[in-house]
Amino acid sequence: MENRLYSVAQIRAAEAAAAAQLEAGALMRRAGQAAADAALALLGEARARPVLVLAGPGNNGGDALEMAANLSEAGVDVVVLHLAGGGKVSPEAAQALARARASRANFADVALDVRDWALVVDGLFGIGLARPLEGRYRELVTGIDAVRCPVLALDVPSGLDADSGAVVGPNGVAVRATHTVTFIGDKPGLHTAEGRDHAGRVDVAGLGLDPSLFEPARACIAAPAMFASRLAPRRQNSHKGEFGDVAVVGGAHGMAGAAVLAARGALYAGAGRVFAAMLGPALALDATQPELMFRAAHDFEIADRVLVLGPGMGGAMEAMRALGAGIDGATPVVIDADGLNLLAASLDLQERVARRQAGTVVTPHPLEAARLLGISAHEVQADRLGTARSLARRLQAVVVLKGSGSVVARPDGDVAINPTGNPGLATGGSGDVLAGVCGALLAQGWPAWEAALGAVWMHGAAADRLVEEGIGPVGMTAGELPAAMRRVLNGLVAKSGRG
Ligand SMILES: NC(=O)C1=CN([C@@H]2O[C@H](COP(=O)(O)OP(=O)(O)OC[C@H]3O[C@@H](n4cnc5c(N)ncnc54)[C@H](OP(=O)(O)O)[C@@H]3O)[C@@H](O)[C@H]2O)[C@H](O)CC1
Ligand SMILES: [K+]
Repeated sequence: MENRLYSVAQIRAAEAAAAAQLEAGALMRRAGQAAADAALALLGEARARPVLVLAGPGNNGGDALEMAANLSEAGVDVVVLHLAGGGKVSPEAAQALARARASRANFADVALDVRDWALVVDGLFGIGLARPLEGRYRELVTGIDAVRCPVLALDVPSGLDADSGAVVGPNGVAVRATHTVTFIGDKPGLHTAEGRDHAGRVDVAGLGLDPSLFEPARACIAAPAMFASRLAPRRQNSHKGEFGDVAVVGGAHGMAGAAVLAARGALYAGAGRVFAAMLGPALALDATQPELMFRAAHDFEIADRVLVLGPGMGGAMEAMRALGAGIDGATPVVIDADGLNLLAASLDLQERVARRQAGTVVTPHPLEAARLLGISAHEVQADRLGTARSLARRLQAVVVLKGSGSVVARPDGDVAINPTGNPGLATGGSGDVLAGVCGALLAQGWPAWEAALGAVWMHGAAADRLVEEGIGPVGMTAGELPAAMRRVLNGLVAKSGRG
């Protein structure tokens, strides 16, 4: 697994194993050096104004103090705000404090807004955060929102849970960094839920730990390498029958658009033929996409077709029957949107999903996942990796839990967090397009895990391209995604070719 992500427990275990082999304080000195290097890179030539270093009571504060000493030795004007707690201080943090005190860094008790900083460094709390930020800590962290300079978080933005990406506490606060340098190994909470908004750009400083000290990672950041083997260029001598049939089952009365968007997603992702089996009135034609074939769901033959069950499906008995027939079929399926709400209402259907032999991908947003598990959307967001894993295990399916940093999970517990995409995707119909793309990849023979990873990555990358072109994030529409996704897909295919 590339781009590995480690839980706090795994980081602690690796750190303890490494510390046992090294002289006291070595890891903190390395962290302080890596942090100073990151700060110097951010500062560039901007050395005229001072750097504010916030140092907390624990070892995260120790890293910050080491860094402050290094920066001042490099000639940077440093102001340290050290918030010693009342508790026990580790020997290495005490050593770091002594070193910083002996350096040219200024220790001050300043309000954040009194100076025009070149950089603010958050070394308040890292993986030892044990409760919500209150009092002085809360004030400081809220104050950071008002600074206009870059904000560099050490290890984890203070207030953020490194495992889940949730801001700790009801009405909790966390540092909004522009950059995070994270130590020993990367952490899932920096990449999902609130993590992307709070961590900014993430760089990993491994601190020289031997890879053998780590337990196997069960999570990673998704990357095209994970589905590259499926991206073979098409042979000259190919025909549409090789690329499979996708049938979107949905489009109840008044919701035809959802089915059409999913069908377009499937078409642009390369399915051989795309049908829309409509529960409501079957359209004669999509004039802008005449390649799509519309049928009435009640007399449509689903055998041999990959099914996208759910876009605009509604909740009627007829929809339930169509969903059941699709689930009991022998072809790969994607279950999305209303299909998931119907599934949530029937334990019997859930068991039938779990017994399926062919590939199954389910694509809930947090509220749909919550309904499926009988919990609240807040509980889903508080533990996105755990939720996606338990749903994957329960349904014996690949799960895509959508949202910032979509989590793709499989029944054995491995998860990947998707790094592409932006808030432009938070718009009606974008999920329908994703489901259609996923269906098309399944129809082209991709296994469920690769199809889910590929669909989510390319769908997000399409949205990122549209933002680069100025078509979003504000006002980006789902209808613009299929063509942009097609460019991403063909770009990856071209790269995967020989020579
Ligand atoms: N040990 C090493 O050599 C290295 C450590 N690294 C860095 O260390 C941190 C983890 O350090 P740790 O001391 O375990 O934890 P923190 O610094 O994140 O915070 C713990 C202290 O803060 C108190 N605490 C926790 N939550 C709160 C809160 N909400 N409000 C106030 N105080 C809080 C806690 O004390 P309590 O007993 O009161 O709970 C601790 O005093 C890691 O993130 C790295 O940055 C490096 O990896 C290098 C090697
Ligand atoms: K921090």
